[in-house]
Amino acid sequence: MTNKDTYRFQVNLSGMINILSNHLYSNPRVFLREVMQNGVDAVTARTQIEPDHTGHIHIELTGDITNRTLIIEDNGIGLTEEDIHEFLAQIGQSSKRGEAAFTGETSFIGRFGIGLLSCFMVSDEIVMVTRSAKGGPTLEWRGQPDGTYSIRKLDTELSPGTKVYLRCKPGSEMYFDPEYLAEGLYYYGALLPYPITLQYGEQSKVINDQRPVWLHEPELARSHRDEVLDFGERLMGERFKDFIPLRTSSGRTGGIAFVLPHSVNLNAKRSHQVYLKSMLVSDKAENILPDWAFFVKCLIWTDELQPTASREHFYEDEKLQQVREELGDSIRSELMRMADYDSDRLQHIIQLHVLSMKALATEDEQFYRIIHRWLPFETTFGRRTLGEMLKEHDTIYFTLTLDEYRQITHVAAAQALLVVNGGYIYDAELMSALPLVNDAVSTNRLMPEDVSLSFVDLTPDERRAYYELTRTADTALQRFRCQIQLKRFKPSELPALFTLSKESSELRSLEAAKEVSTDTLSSILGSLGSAMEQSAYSTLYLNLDNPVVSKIFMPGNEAMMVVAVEMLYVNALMMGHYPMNRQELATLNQGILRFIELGLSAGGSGEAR
Ligand SMILES: Nc1ncnc2c1ncn2[C@@H]1O[C@H](COP(=O)(O)OP(=O)(O)OP(=O)(O)O)[C@@H](O)[C@H]1O
Repeated sequence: MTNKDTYRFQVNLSGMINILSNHLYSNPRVFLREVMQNGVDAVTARTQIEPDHTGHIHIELTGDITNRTLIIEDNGIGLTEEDIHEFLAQIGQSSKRGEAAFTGETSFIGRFGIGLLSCFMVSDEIVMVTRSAKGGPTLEWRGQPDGTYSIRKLDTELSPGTKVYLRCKPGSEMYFDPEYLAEGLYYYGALLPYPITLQYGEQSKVINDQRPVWLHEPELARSHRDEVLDFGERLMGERFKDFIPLRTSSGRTGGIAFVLPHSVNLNAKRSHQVYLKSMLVSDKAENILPDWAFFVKCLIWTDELQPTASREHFYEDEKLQQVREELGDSIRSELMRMADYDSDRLQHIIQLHVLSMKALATEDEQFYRIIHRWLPFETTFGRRTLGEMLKEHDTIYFTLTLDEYRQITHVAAAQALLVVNGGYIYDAELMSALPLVNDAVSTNRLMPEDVSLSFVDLTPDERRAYYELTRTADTALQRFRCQIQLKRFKPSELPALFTLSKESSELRSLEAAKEVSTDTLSSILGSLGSAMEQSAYSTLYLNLDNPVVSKIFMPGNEAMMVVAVEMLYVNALMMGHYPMNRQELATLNQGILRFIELGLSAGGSGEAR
């Protein structure tokens, strides 16, 4: 070795094939996509120099189950010996990139110069017999997975084009099964522009026999409803009932958004089937539609997006962003069109996919304005659409959280107060924004304290009569930092209502943390908590209209009253789904035992009598 020697990297081809098959491609079946794509690209290249050329791709399966060979033949541009050395023998080299490099526009599907290697996943040798449309002899190229290849001139003079021979390697038999093959070819090539025929024995069939008119004019899909739904079922394996045509302003991306016939989870990942230059490149494209559009599954064809090397995703670039927005616009405008011309259909979609619709309404005021009357919400009167609510109310109250809603739901319902539960995702946001899209309505956030204000106060006489008892009850609940208010309210079946201030809610969480933390942490939490204690009060409203409460507050029941009020307090906590601390749990246990004991002794004395 001298001071400076230059060496060439060696590529370990079998290592590369392993990487491709195990890490780049999701399934060895993609070799079908790669060979079909090479055939289509070769035909495209030939039509660039011979515009009248009629391309086709013929695929033949030969041999019996133990010895199958697949032959993929195209009448495309073919390869000269020079092309072979340059493009076939150099991994990463492609005749299809031209000046455009990896990310530019090209009329070809391929660009990376690695696709052919995927054939080694199913075959131990790739044999290519080719003759260039530019002239020259027929050549046979044999490539091996160890990185060696040979070329030989053949005496026969074939017409220009290429035949690729793949002999099934042990373990790959399923990929050479005639039915599996037909399915795979259809899966990737259903929309390809040149006829693809598959021949097996005597049987020969055209794989992409349907070229629906609406593929290039998605708007026409509306007048071919059944055909579109059949097509969707065949390609996506699911029967849909409705769809929305898609198209970007450039006209270079279009498709069909099939409306899912069932509700979907907000977090469900929705993947779409995307065809790049008519070849299926991905059935898992997730980033091609806006987030709110999780109620559709799409077939999308494009010739303007850049695939990644696995060809199963697209580069997240400005173009993709624009396409995503415009596809979203297609869906949005179709829904808005339905509001005018097909409102039953829109209402059906809203009922099934209310979360998607609400997500979009939070993003788009105009959309919200048009569809708001059909959006349903949970209210103290049951599930109601905004349209139904607006008929009777010009002010709509809503809570911000589920907890607040739980606290007031009984009382609000009993007082015929319509309150929307804003605890579900998007609902509080939509309620706040409602007056912006409908100026005939105002919305107000309701706090549990606001509802309690509509309680009826005791008369001055009653207040005097109950003063001492209320004070005793209040003192009993001091240790829980809860104050008592004796009121009358509806419904009379409701003995107590518990409201929690923001501070006392925070203090409860702090205390819950303190109970399960280490000494040091617990003392820090303790000092934090003591700072809040002053303001952290909850209130237990007791309903004097309730027969049990009025009995508790009868003179002579003082001893039982404290236990009963404590029990009403812990019961109110349970009703509001608040976690209880140790002290409250102990109170609950003691209270239950006390009542059992009382019941037993009352029963016992009954028997004795
Ligand atoms: N059927 C064919 N007819 C003519 N040329 C072919 C054919 N198949 C492959 N080639 C040549 O071999 C080159 C390498 O093919 P390969 O499939 O590996 O990559 P690619 O198609 O260029 O890019 P990608 O990796 O994106 O598919 C091609 O660029 C093309 O020049």
